[in-house]
Amino acid sequence: MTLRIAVPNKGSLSGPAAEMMREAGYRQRADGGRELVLRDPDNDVEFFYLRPRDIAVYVGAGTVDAGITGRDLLLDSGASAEELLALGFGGSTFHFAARPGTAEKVSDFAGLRVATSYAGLLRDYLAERGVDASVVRLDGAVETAVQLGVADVIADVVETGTTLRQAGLEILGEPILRSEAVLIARADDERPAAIDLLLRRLNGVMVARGYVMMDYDIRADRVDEASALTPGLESPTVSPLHREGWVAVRAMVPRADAQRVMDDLWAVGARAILVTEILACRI
Ligand SMILES: Nc1ncnc2c1ncn2[C@@H]1O[C@H](COP(=O)(O)OP(=O)(O)OP(=O)(O)O)[C@@H](O)[C@H]1O
Ligand SMILES: O=P(O)(O)OC[C@H]1O[C@H](OP(=O)(O)OP(=O)(O)O)[C@H](O)[C@@H]1O
Ligand SMILES: [Mg+2]
Repeated sequence: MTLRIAVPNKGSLSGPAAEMMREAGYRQRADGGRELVLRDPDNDVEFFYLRPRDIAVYVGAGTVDAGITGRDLLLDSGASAEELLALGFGGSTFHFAARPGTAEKVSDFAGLRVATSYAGLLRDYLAERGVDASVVRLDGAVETAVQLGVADVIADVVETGTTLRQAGLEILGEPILRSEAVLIARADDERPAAIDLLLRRLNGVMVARGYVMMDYDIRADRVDEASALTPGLESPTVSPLHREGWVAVRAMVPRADAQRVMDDLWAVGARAILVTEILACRI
């Protein structure tokens, strides 16, 4: 049966989600494309381009099998969908903010009005902490709610903090949630094999993006020291070299650590240290 996958049609998740699907070998709309449905017969998949806020609802209802949305939107929806994989883009932090002096912490919110476009998420958060504040649900531009007198506090996505500053607001208390784009599927279902395949493909993209391949030569008597620096995902590959007493080592290394690991390898005597891209993988 054809797998139905929902992808954000607009907003900050839309471009990176399509790019990730493309990297995982799926057909996607051309850049700037406006189709709402796209068939990928080679992979037996049908893509539905939907508002990210609606994707968890469709997945929870079982009308699509899987989707990409934000963790915050998934939690806000209350849909019976679960996060299968965090995708490493669309990161955001959800904060309370208010004019200086309004309150110091969440427990001071009793009797206050909190404006947000994530009312479900916020109600759960306040209820878990036993805070009796009223939630004002807005569609966007939430920062203006205080100035316009409909709320005392806001709860919204903060990226650079520019919008908050312009509205004369300050972050208040601890972050409510750290979010990023996630792959979701219906909760408690026996997962179809086709979703496991999608999950493996996207996981392969995550690993290819996050790791590089490192090769180097080292004297055999120092291979344990060097291997400790490059443990790989399971264990490094060690092969004999024609040159007596030397071995070649190959291991995956987190991309962000590559330069530091090369310095440390050099210091223990490794030479001919090479870093190459991983184009795709199944781990
Ligand atoms: N700077 C940001 N502003 C809003 N949402 C962001 C931001 N960065 C990441 N996100 C994430 O994007 C998702 C919201 O996407 P959505 O398309 O609804 O809003 P958007 O990207 O602000 O687009 P728009 O408001 O223009 O429709 C959430 O998961 C949110 O955490
Ligand atoms: O901290 P900053 O870098 O200023 O970014 C955060 C702002 O960006 C988003 O708004 P968006 O532009 O998506 O408008 P919206 O509220 O209408 O969704 C978000 O809702 C905040 O308002
Ligand atoms: Mg927005």
